[in-house]
Amino acid sequence: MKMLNNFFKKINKPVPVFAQTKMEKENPNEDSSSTKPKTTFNDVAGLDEVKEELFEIVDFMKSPQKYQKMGAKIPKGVLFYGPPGTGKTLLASAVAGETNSSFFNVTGSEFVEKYVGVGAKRVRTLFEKARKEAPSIIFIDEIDAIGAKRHLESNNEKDQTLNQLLVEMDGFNKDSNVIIVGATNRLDLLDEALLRPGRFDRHIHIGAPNYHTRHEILKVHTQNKPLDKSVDLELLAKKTHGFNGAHLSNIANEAAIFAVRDNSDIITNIHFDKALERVIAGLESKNSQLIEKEKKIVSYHEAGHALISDMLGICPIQKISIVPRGEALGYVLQLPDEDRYIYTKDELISKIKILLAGKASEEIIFNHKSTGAKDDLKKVTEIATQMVCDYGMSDLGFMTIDGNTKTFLSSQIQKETNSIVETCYKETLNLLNNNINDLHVVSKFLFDKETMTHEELKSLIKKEAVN
Ligand SMILES: Nc1ncnc2c1ncn2[C@@H]1O[C@H](COP(=O)(O)OP(=O)(O)OP(=O)(O)O)[C@@H](O)[C@H]1O
Ligand SMILES: [Zn+2]
Repeated sequence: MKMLNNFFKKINKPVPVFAQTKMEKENPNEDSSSTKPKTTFNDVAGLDEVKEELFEIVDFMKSPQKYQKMGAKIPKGVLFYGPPGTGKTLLASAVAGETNSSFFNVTGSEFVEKYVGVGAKRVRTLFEKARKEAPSIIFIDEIDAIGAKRHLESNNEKDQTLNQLLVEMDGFNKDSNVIIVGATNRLDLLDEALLRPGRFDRHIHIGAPNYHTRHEILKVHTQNKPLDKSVDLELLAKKTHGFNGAHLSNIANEAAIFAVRDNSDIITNIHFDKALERVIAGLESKNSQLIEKEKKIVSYHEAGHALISDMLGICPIQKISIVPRGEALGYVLQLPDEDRYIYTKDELISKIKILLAGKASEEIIFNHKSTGAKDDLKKVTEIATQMVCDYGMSDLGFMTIDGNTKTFLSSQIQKETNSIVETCYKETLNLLNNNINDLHVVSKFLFDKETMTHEELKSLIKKEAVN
Protein backbone atom coordinates (compact mmCIF):
# COMPACT_ATOMS: atom_id res chain seq x y z
CA MET A 1 0.00 0.00 0.00
CA LYS A 2 1.43 3.33 -0.94
CA MET A 3 -0.46 6.18 0.51
CA LEU A 4 -0.41 9.89 1.24
CA ASN A 5 2.87 11.65 1.67
CA ASN A 6 5.45 11.59 4.35
CA PHE A 7 3.56 13.10 7.20
CA PHE A 8 5.92 11.63 9.74
CA LYS A 9 8.94 13.41 8.43
CA LYS A 10 8.16 16.98 9.27
CA ILE A 11 9.39 17.06 12.79
CA ASN A 12 12.38 18.91 14.09
CA LYS A 13 15.11 16.52 14.90
CA PRO A 14 15.24 16.33 18.67
CA VAL A 15 18.46 16.59 20.58
CA PRO A 16 19.82 13.10 21.19
CA VAL A 17 19.73 13.42 24.93
CA PHE A 18 21.77 10.63 26.41
CA ALA A 19 24.13 10.18 23.52
CA GLN A 20 25.17 13.74 23.99
CA THR A 21 25.66 13.67 27.72
CA LYS A 22 27.67 10.50 27.48
CA MET A 23 30.22 11.85 25.08
CA GLU A 24 33.18 13.87 26.12
CA LYS A 25 34.85 15.99 23.53
CA GLU A 26 38.59 15.59 23.53
CA ASN A 27 39.47 18.72 21.66
CA PRO A 28 36.45 20.91 21.89
CA ASN A 29 38.07 23.75 19.98
CA GLU A 30 39.12 21.90 16.90
CA ASP A 31 36.81 21.14 14.07
CA SER A 32 36.11 17.63 12.90
CA SER A 33 37.61 16.59 16.21
CA SER A 34 36.88 13.20 17.62
CA THR A 35 35.04 12.12 20.72
CA LYS A 36 35.25 9.01 22.85
CA PRO A 37 31.64 7.96 23.14
CA LYS A 38 30.54 5.93 26.12
CA THR A 39 27.55 4.69 24.20
CA THR A 40 27.17 0.89 24.09
CA PHE A 41 24.87 -1.54 22.32
CA ASN A 42 22.71 -1.49 25.45
CA ASP A 43 21.75 2.07 24.63
CA VAL A 44 20.38 0.94 21.30
CA ALA A 45 16.98 -0.66 21.68
CA GLY A 46 15.81 -3.42 19.36
CA LEU A 47 17.73 -3.82 16.08
CA ASP A 48 19.10 -7.13 17.33
CA GLU A 49 20.06 -8.44 13.92
CA VAL A 50 21.91 -5.25 13.11
CA LYS A 51 23.79 -5.38 16.38
CA GLU A 52 24.72 -8.97 15.72
CA GLU A 53 26.17 -8.02 12.37
CA LEU A 54 28.09 -5.13 13.88
CA PHE A 55 29.38 -7.30 16.64
CA GLU A 56 31.65 -9.00 14.16
CA ILE A 57 33.22 -5.66 13.35
CA VAL A 58 33.58 -4.86 17.02
CA ASP A 59 35.33 -8.16 17.56
CA PHE A 60 37.57 -7.47 14.62
CA MET A 61 38.59 -4.11 15.98
CA LYS A 62 39.21 -5.51 19.42
CA SER A 63 41.42 -8.34 18.27
CA PRO A 64 42.51 -7.76 14.69
CA GLN A 65 45.36 -10.29 14.98
CA LYS A 66 42.86 -13.11 15.38
CA TYR A 67 41.48 -12.36 11.93
CA GLN A 68 44.71 -11.37 10.25
CA LYS A 69 46.25 -14.68 11.24
CA MET A 70 43.60 -16.38 9.19
CA GLY A 71 44.15 -14.03 6.27
CA ALA A 72 40.78 -12.34 6.71
CA LYS A 73 40.52 -8.74 5.55
CA ILE A 74 39.26 -6.03 7.86
CA PRO A 75 35.93 -4.68 6.70
CA LYS A 76 36.46 -1.05 5.76
CA GLY A 77 33.05 0.38 5.27
CA VAL A 78 29.55 -0.26 6.49
CA LEU A 79 26.61 1.54 5.00
CA PHE A 80 23.42 2.12 6.95
CA TYR A 81 20.41 3.01 4.91
CA GLY A 82 16.83 3.74 5.83
CA PRO A 83 14.56 6.52 7.04
CA PRO A 84 15.78 9.28 9.37
CA GLY A 85 15.74 9.11 13.15
CA THR A 86 16.02 5.33 13.36
CA GLY A 87 19.30 5.13 15.24
CA LYS A 88 21.99 5.10 12.56
CA THR A 89 24.18 7.67 14.31
CA LEU A 90 23.50 6.02 17.64
CA LEU A 91 24.64 2.63 16.33
CA ALA A 92 27.83 4.06 14.87
CA SER A 93 28.66 5.74 18.14
CA ALA A 94 27.91 2.49 19.96
CA VAL A 95 30.47 0.69 17.77
CA ALA A 96 32.98 3.36 18.79
CA GLY A 97 31.97 3.02 22.45
CA GLU A 98 32.21 -0.76 22.41
CA THR A 99 35.68 -0.67 20.88
CA ASN A 100 36.91 2.37 22.78
CA SER A 101 37.62 4.03 19.43
CA SER A 102 37.86 7.67 18.49
CA PHE A 103 34.59 8.74 16.91
CA PHE A 104 34.58 11.22 14.04
CA ASN A 105 31.04 12.34 13.36
CA VAL A 106 30.74 14.31 10.12
CA THR A 107 28.01 15.10 7.61
CA GLY A 108 28.39 14.73 3.87
CA SER A 109 27.29 18.30 3.27
CA GLU A 110 30.25 19.60 5.30
CA PHE A 111 32.44 18.55 2.40
CA VAL A 112 30.42 20.23 -0.27
CA GLU A 113 32.27 23.40 -1.17
CA LYS A 114 32.22 26.01 -3.85
CA TYR A 115 35.95 25.95 -4.52
CA VAL A 116 37.52 23.06 -6.28
CA GLY A 117 39.78 20.98 -4.10
CA VAL A 118 38.53 22.22 -0.74
CA GLY A 119 36.20 19.27 -0.12
CA ALA A 120 38.88 16.80 -1.17
CA LYS A 121 41.37 18.40 1.18
CA ARG A 122 38.92 18.10 4.07
CA VAL A 123 38.48 14.42 3.35
CA ARG A 124 42.24 13.95 3.37
CA THR A 125 42.66 15.77 6.66
CA LEU A 126 39.86 13.79 8.26
CA PHE A 127 41.41 10.46 7.32
CA GLU A 128 44.85 11.57 8.43
CA LYS A 129 43.48 12.39 11.85
CA ALA A 130 41.52 9.17 12.06
CA ARG A 131 44.63 7.13 11.29
CA LYS A 132 46.62 9.01 13.87
CA GLU A 133 44.00 8.40 16.53
CA ALA A 134 43.19 4.82 15.52
CA PRO A 135 41.30 2.74 16.36
CA SER A 136 38.72 5.09 14.86
CA ILE A 137 35.23 5.12 13.52
CA ILE A 138 34.46 7.73 10.90
CA PHE A 139 30.74 8.26 10.66
CA ILE A 140 29.60 10.12 7.54
CA ASP A 141 25.92 10.99 7.78
CA GLU A 142 24.07 11.93 4.57
CA ILE A 143 26.86 10.40 2.57
CA ASP A 144 24.82 10.93 -0.59
CA ALA A 145 25.83 14.60 -0.43
CA ILE A 146 29.32 13.57 -1.56
CA GLY A 147 28.67 10.05 -2.79
CA ALA A 148 25.96 10.67 -5.38
CA LYS A 149 26.50 9.18 -8.82
CA ARG A 150 29.21 10.98 -10.78
CA HIS A 151 28.53 12.39 -14.19
CA LEU A 152 30.53 11.39 -17.20
CA GLU A 153 33.05 13.97 -18.36
CA SER A 154 32.47 16.39 -15.54
CA ASN A 155 35.25 16.97 -13.10
CA ASN A 156 33.63 19.29 -10.69
CA GLU A 157 34.32 19.88 -7.05
CA LYS A 158 31.91 17.17 -5.90
CA ASP A 159 33.52 14.51 -8.05
CA GLN A 160 36.93 15.40 -6.68
CA THR A 161 35.66 15.04 -3.15
CA LEU A 162 34.18 11.65 -3.91
CA ASN A 163 37.35 10.55 -5.69
CA GLN A 164 39.37 11.54 -2.66
CA LEU A 165 37.09 9.48 -0.45
CA LEU A 166 37.58 6.47 -2.73
CA VAL A 167 41.33 6.97 -2.72
CA GLU A 168 41.38 7.13 1.08
CA MET A 169 39.31 3.99 1.40
CA ASP A 170 41.52 2.09 -1.03
CA GLY A 171 44.70 3.39 0.51
CA PHE A 172 44.04 2.05 3.96
CA ASN A 173 46.83 0.20 5.47
CA LYS A 174 45.63 -3.32 6.22
CA ASP A 175 46.10 -2.87 9.91
CA SER A 176 45.16 0.76 10.29
CA ASN A 177 42.00 -0.14 12.20
CA VAL A 178 39.81 2.65 10.85
CA ILE A 179 36.23 1.81 9.96
CA ILE A 180 33.99 4.10 8.00
CA VAL A 181 30.28 4.03 8.60
CA GLY A 182 28.17 5.84 6.04
CA ALA A 183 24.49 6.64 6.42
CA THR A 184 21.93 7.59 3.84
CA ASN A 185 18.20 7.68 3.32
CA ARG A 186 18.74 7.02 -0.38
CA LEU A 187 20.90 4.04 -1.25
CA ASP A 188 19.82 4.34 -4.89
CA LEU A 189 21.55 7.71 -5.27
CA LEU A 190 25.02 6.45 -4.45
CA ASP A 191 27.78 6.02 -6.98
CA GLU A 192 28.44 2.37 -7.67
CA ALA A 193 32.16 2.85 -7.09
CA LEU A 194 31.38 3.46 -3.42
CA LEU A 195 29.50 0.20 -3.07
CA ARG A 196 32.19 -2.00 -4.54
CA PRO A 197 33.92 -4.71 -2.49
CA GLY A 198 36.64 -3.23 -0.35
CA ARG A 199 34.68 -0.01 0.11
CA PHE A 200 31.16 0.13 1.53
CA ASP A 201 30.55 -3.52 0.93
CA ARG A 202 28.20 -4.13 3.83
CA HIS A 203 24.79 -2.59 3.49
CA ILE A 204 22.50 -2.70 6.47
CA HIS A 205 18.91 -1.58 6.27
CA ILE A 206 17.63 0.17 9.38
CA GLY A 207 13.89 0.50 9.20
CA ALA A 208 11.22 2.22 11.25
CA PRO A 209 10.54 0.47 14.55
CA ASN A 210 7.53 -1.78 15.05
CA TYR A 211 5.44 -1.90 18.20
CA HIS A 212 7.83 -4.16 20.09
CA THR A 213 10.90 -2.07 19.24
CA ARG A 214 9.09 1.15 20.11
CA HIS A 215 8.38 -0.31 23.52
CA GLU A 216 12.07 -1.16 23.93
CA ILE A 217 13.14 2.31 22.81
CA LEU A 218 10.77 3.91 25.31
CA LYS A 219 12.25 1.73 28.04
CA VAL A 220 15.77 2.85 27.16
CA HIS A 221 14.80 6.49 27.19
CA THR A 222 12.95 6.35 30.49
CA GLN A 223 15.35 4.14 32.40
CA ASN A 224 16.93 7.04 34.25
CA LYS A 225 13.70 8.93 34.78
CA PRO A 226 11.41 8.72 37.82
CA LEU A 227 8.17 7.29 36.42
CA ASP A 228 4.86 7.04 38.18
CA LYS A 229 3.76 3.42 38.59
CA SER A 230 0.72 3.98 36.43
CA VAL A 231 2.78 4.96 33.38
CA ASP A 232 2.12 2.31 30.77
CA LEU A 233 4.92 2.26 28.22
CA GLU A 234 3.31 -0.58 26.32
CA LEU A 235 0.23 1.50 25.74
CA LEU A 236 2.38 4.44 24.72
CA ALA A 237 4.17 2.20 22.23
CA LYS A 238 0.77 1.25 20.80
CA LYS A 239 -0.23 4.85 20.40
CA THR A 240 2.93 5.81 18.56
CA HIS A 241 2.57 3.82 15.36
CA GLY A 242 4.72 5.37 12.65
CA PHE A 243 7.04 7.13 15.08
CA ASN A 244 10.78 6.62 14.93
CA GLY A 245 13.36 6.46 17.71
CA ALA A 246 14.02 10.17 17.54
CA HIS A 247 10.31 10.94 18.08
CA LEU A 248 10.15 8.55 21.02
CA SER A 249 13.22 9.93 22.73
CA ASN A 250 11.67 13.34 22.22
CA ILE A 251 8.44 12.25 23.91
CA ALA A 252 10.33 10.91 26.93
CA ASN A 253 12.26 14.15 27.18
CA GLU A 254 9.19 16.38 26.78
CA ALA A 255 7.33 14.39 29.44
CA ALA A 256 10.18 15.03 31.88
CA ILE A 257 10.07 18.73 31.07
CA PHE A 258 6.30 18.86 31.66
CA ALA A 259 6.84 17.17 35.04
CA VAL A 260 9.42 19.77 36.03
CA ARG A 261 7.06 22.51 34.99
CA ASP A 262 4.38 21.03 37.26
CA ASN A 263 6.83 20.86 40.16
CA SER A 264 6.21 17.14 40.22
CA ASP A 265 8.76 14.63 41.56
CA ILE A 266 7.63 11.95 39.20
CA ILE A 267 6.56 11.78 35.58
CA THR A 268 2.94 10.75 35.23
CA ASN A 269 0.60 9.65 32.47
CA ILE A 270 -0.63 13.21 32.16
CA HIS A 271 2.87 14.39 31.33
CA PHE A 272 3.29 11.65 28.75
CA ASP A 273 -0.06 12.49 27.17
CA LYS A 274 0.90 16.13 26.90
CA ALA A 275 4.29 15.20 25.46
CA LEU A 276 2.65 12.90 22.93
CA GLU A 277 0.26 15.61 21.82
CA ARG A 278 3.11 18.08 21.49
CA VAL A 279 5.21 15.76 19.37
CA ILE A 280 2.21 14.85 17.25
CA ALA A 281 1.51 18.54 16.78
CA GLY A 282 4.96 18.77 15.22
CA LEU A 283 3.89 16.18 12.67
CA GLU A 284 1.74 18.61 10.72
CA SER A 285 -1.86 18.73 11.78
CA LYS A 286 -2.28 15.11 12.72
CA ASN A 287 -3.94 14.11 15.93
CA SER A 288 -3.84 10.75 17.64
CA GLN A 289 -7.36 9.79 16.51
CA LEU A 290 -6.40 10.30 12.91
CA ILE A 291 -3.27 8.19 13.34
CA GLU A 292 -5.42 5.43 14.89
CA LYS A 293 -7.91 5.59 12.07
CA GLU A 294 -5.28 5.39 9.37
CA LYS A 295 -3.60 2.52 11.15
CA LYS A 296 -6.91 0.67 11.15
CA ILE A 297 -7.40 1.27 7.44
CA VAL A 298 -3.88 0.06 6.64
CA SER A 299 -4.42 -3.02 8.85
CA TYR A 300 -7.53 -4.04 6.92
CA HIS A 301 -5.91 -3.24 3.60
CA GLU A 302 -2.86 -5.43 4.23
CA ALA A 303 -4.95 -8.16 5.89
CA GLY A 304 -6.98 -8.30 2.65
CA HIS A 305 -3.86 -8.81 0.54
CA ALA A 306 -2.52 -11.43 2.93
CA LEU A 307 -5.71 -13.48 3.21
CA ILE A 308 -6.41 -13.66 -0.50
CA SER A 309 -2.81 -14.43 -1.23
CA ASP A 310 -2.95 -17.27 1.26
CA MET A 311 -6.25 -18.60 -0.10
CA LEU A 312 -5.13 -18.58 -3.70
CA GLY A 313 -1.79 -20.10 -2.79
CA ILE A 314 0.34 -18.22 -5.27
CA CYS A 315 3.64 -16.59 -4.16
CA PRO A 316 3.98 -17.59 -0.50
CA ILE A 317 3.93 -14.76 2.02
CA GLN A 318 7.04 -14.05 4.02
CA LYS A 319 5.95 -11.15 6.15
CA ILE A 320 3.09 -8.69 6.46
CA SER A 321 3.67 -5.31 7.97
CA ILE A 322 1.92 -2.05 8.66
CA VAL A 323 5.11 -0.28 9.72
CA PRO A 324 5.62 2.47 7.16
CA ARG A 325 8.53 1.90 4.82
CA GLY A 326 9.51 4.53 2.28
CA GLU A 327 6.32 5.73 0.67
CA ALA A 328 4.39 2.63 1.62
CA LEU A 329 2.26 2.69 4.76
CA GLY A 330 2.22 -1.08 4.83
CA TYR A 331 3.29 -4.03 2.73
CA VAL A 332 3.02 -7.75 2.17
CA LEU A 333 6.37 -9.32 1.43
CA GLN A 334 6.07 -12.31 -0.85
CA LEU A 335 8.78 -14.78 -1.68
CA PRO A 336 10.00 -14.16 -5.20
CA ASP A 337 8.69 -16.63 -7.76
CA GLU A 338 11.78 -18.69 -8.30
CA ASP A 339 12.95 -18.04 -11.84
CA ARG A 340 9.53 -18.35 -13.35
CA TYR A 341 9.00 -17.39 -16.92
CA ILE A 342 5.62 -18.90 -17.59
CA TYR A 343 2.31 -18.16 -15.92
CA THR A 344 -1.05 -19.67 -16.67
CA LYS A 345 -4.13 -17.54 -17.10
CA ASP A 346 -5.43 -18.72 -13.72
CA GLU A 347 -2.24 -17.63 -12.03
CA LEU A 348 -2.39 -14.18 -13.56
CA ILE A 349 -6.02 -13.89 -12.46
CA SER A 350 -4.93 -14.87 -8.93
CA LYS A 351 -2.24 -12.20 -8.97
CA ILE A 352 -4.81 -9.58 -9.93
CA LYS A 353 -7.12 -10.70 -7.14
CA ILE A 354 -4.35 -10.48 -4.55
CA LEU A 355 -3.53 -6.97 -5.72
CA LEU A 356 -7.18 -5.93 -5.59
CA ALA A 357 -7.75 -7.44 -2.16
CA GLY A 358 -6.45 -4.42 -0.23
CA LYS A 359 -8.92 -2.12 -1.90
CA ALA A 360 -11.74 -4.69 -1.62
CA SER A 361 -11.11 -5.12 2.08
CA GLU A 362 -11.28 -1.37 2.65
CA GLU A 363 -14.51 -1.18 0.73
CA ILE A 364 -16.12 -3.98 2.75
CA ILE A 365 -15.13 -2.59 6.13
CA PHE A 366 -15.21 1.16 5.65
CA ASN A 367 -17.43 1.40 2.61
CA HIS A 368 -14.97 3.81 1.04
CA LYS A 369 -12.49 4.08 -1.77
CA SER A 370 -9.13 5.43 -0.62
CA THR A 371 -5.94 6.62 -2.27
CA GLY A 372 -4.08 3.71 -0.69
CA ALA A 373 -4.57 1.37 -3.62
CA LYS A 374 -2.90 3.45 -6.31
CA ASP A 375 0.17 1.29 -6.56
CA ASP A 376 -1.89 -1.91 -6.54
CA LEU A 377 -4.11 -0.63 -9.33
CA LYS A 378 -1.15 0.31 -11.44
CA LYS A 379 0.12 -3.25 -11.33
CA VAL A 380 -3.38 -4.65 -11.96
CA THR A 381 -3.74 -2.50 -15.07
CA GLU A 382 -0.38 -3.70 -16.30
CA ILE A 383 -1.18 -7.40 -15.90
CA ALA A 384 -4.68 -7.13 -17.36
CA THR A 385 -3.45 -5.18 -20.37
CA GLN A 386 -0.74 -7.75 -21.00
CA MET A 387 -3.31 -10.53 -20.80
CA VAL A 388 -5.34 -8.86 -23.53
CA CYS A 389 -2.61 -7.46 -25.75
CA ASP A 390 0.33 -9.83 -25.33
CA TYR A 391 -0.98 -13.23 -24.28
CA GLY A 392 -4.24 -13.62 -26.16
CA MET A 393 -6.15 -14.33 -22.96
CA SER A 394 -9.30 -12.37 -23.71
CA ASP A 395 -12.29 -12.57 -26.06
CA LEU A 396 -10.32 -10.56 -28.60
CA GLY A 397 -8.69 -13.85 -29.39
CA PHE A 398 -5.28 -15.36 -29.78
CA MET A 399 -3.30 -12.44 -31.00
CA THR A 400 -0.74 -9.96 -29.93
CA ILE A 401 -1.82 -6.39 -30.30
CA ASP A 402 0.73 -3.64 -30.74
CA GLY A 403 1.56 -0.51 -32.70
CA ASN A 404 -1.24 0.76 -34.90
CA THR A 405 -3.54 -2.11 -34.05
CA LYS A 406 -3.38 -1.02 -30.44
CA THR A 407 -4.66 2.45 -31.31
CA PHE A 408 -7.24 1.00 -33.65
CA LEU A 409 -8.58 -1.44 -31.05
CA SER A 410 -8.15 0.80 -28.04
CA SER A 411 -11.81 0.84 -27.01
CA GLN A 412 -12.11 -2.96 -27.29
CA ILE A 413 -8.86 -3.41 -25.33
CA GLN A 414 -10.26 -1.19 -22.65
CA LYS A 415 -13.49 -3.15 -22.58
CA GLU A 416 -11.67 -6.45 -22.22
CA THR A 417 -9.29 -5.28 -19.50
CA ASN A 418 -12.18 -3.71 -17.59
CA SER A 419 -14.10 -6.91 -17.79
CA ILE A 420 -11.15 -8.94 -16.44
CA VAL A 421 -10.55 -6.52 -13.58
CA GLU A 422 -14.21 -6.16 -12.68
CA THR A 423 -14.80 -9.90 -12.58
CA CYS A 424 -11.70 -10.33 -10.42
CA TYR A 425 -12.81 -7.56 -8.09
CA LYS A 426 -16.28 -9.06 -7.62
CA GLU A 427 -14.82 -12.47 -6.87
CA THR A 428 -12.34 -10.97 -4.42
CA LEU A 429 -15.17 -9.17 -2.60
CA ASN A 430 -17.03 -12.48 -2.38
CA LEU A 431 -14.01 -14.37 -1.11
CA LEU A 432 -13.40 -11.79 1.59
CA ASN A 433 -17.07 -11.60 2.58
CA ASN A 434 -17.17 -15.37 2.92
CA ASN A 435 -14.14 -15.24 5.20
CA ILE A 436 -14.94 -12.08 7.04
CA ASN A 437 -13.98 -13.48 10.45
CA ASP A 438 -10.50 -14.27 9.23
CA LEU A 439 -10.29 -10.75 7.87
CA HIS A 440 -11.18 -9.26 11.25
CA VAL A 441 -8.83 -11.53 13.15
CA VAL A 442 -5.84 -10.96 10.86
CA SER A 443 -6.43 -7.24 10.77
CA LYS A 444 -6.72 -7.04 14.57
CA PHE A 445 -3.43 -8.93 14.95
CA LEU A 446 -1.75 -6.52 12.52
CA PHE A 447 -3.20 -3.52 14.29
CA ASP A 448 -1.83 -4.73 17.64
CA LYS A 449 1.50 -6.23 16.64
CA GLU A 450 2.16 -4.40 13.36
CA THR A 451 4.16 -7.22 11.80
CA MET A 452 3.13 -10.78 11.14
CA THR A 453 5.03 -13.79 9.86
CA HIS A 454 3.69 -16.47 7.56
CA GLU A 455 3.47 -18.91 10.46
CA GLU A 456 1.49 -16.47 12.55
CA LEU A 457 -0.94 -15.95 9.70
CA LYS A 458 -1.40 -19.68 9.28
CA SER A 459 -2.01 -20.33 12.94
CA LEU A 460 -4.51 -17.47 13.22
CA ILE A 461 -6.54 -18.76 10.29
CA LYS A 462 -6.40 -22.30 11.63
CA LYS A 463 -7.58 -21.20 15.05
CA GLU A 464 -10.44 -19.36 13.44
CA ALA A 465 -11.44 -22.48 11.50
CA VAL A 466 -11.55 -24.55 14.71
CA ASN A 467 -13.73 -22.03 16.58
N1 LIG B 1 16.92 1.96 18.42
C1 LIG B 1 17.01 3.03 19.20
N2 LIG B 1 17.21 2.89 20.53
C2 LIG B 1 17.31 3.95 21.35
N3 LIG B 1 17.22 5.22 20.93
C3 LIG B 1 17.00 5.43 19.63
C4 LIG B 1 16.91 4.37 18.69
N4 LIG B 1 16.71 4.89 17.47
C5 LIG B 1 16.71 6.21 17.61
N5 LIG B 1 16.88 6.57 18.91
C6 LIG B 1 16.90 7.93 19.46
O1 LIG B 1 16.72 8.84 18.40
C7 LIG B 1 17.84 9.74 18.32
C8 LIG B 1 18.13 10.00 16.88
O2 LIG B 1 18.65 8.85 16.29
P1 LIG B 1 19.87 8.91 15.29
O3 LIG B 1 20.42 10.27 15.22
O4 LIG B 1 20.78 7.79 15.60
O5 LIG B 1 19.06 8.59 13.96
P2 LIG B 1 19.60 8.56 12.49
O6 LIG B 1 19.05 7.30 11.91
O7 LIG B 1 21.06 8.76 12.48
O8 LIG B 1 18.82 9.76 11.88
P3 LIG B 1 19.25 10.79 10.72
O9 LIG B 1 19.23 9.99 9.46
O10 LIG B 1 18.14 11.78 10.82
O11 LIG B 1 20.58 11.31 11.11
C9 LIG B 1 18.95 9.01 19.04
O12 LIG B 1 19.86 9.87 19.60
C10 LIG B 1 18.21 8.28 20.11
O13 LIG B 1 17.94 9.14 21.18
ZN1 LIG C 1 -2.13 -2.55 -1.28
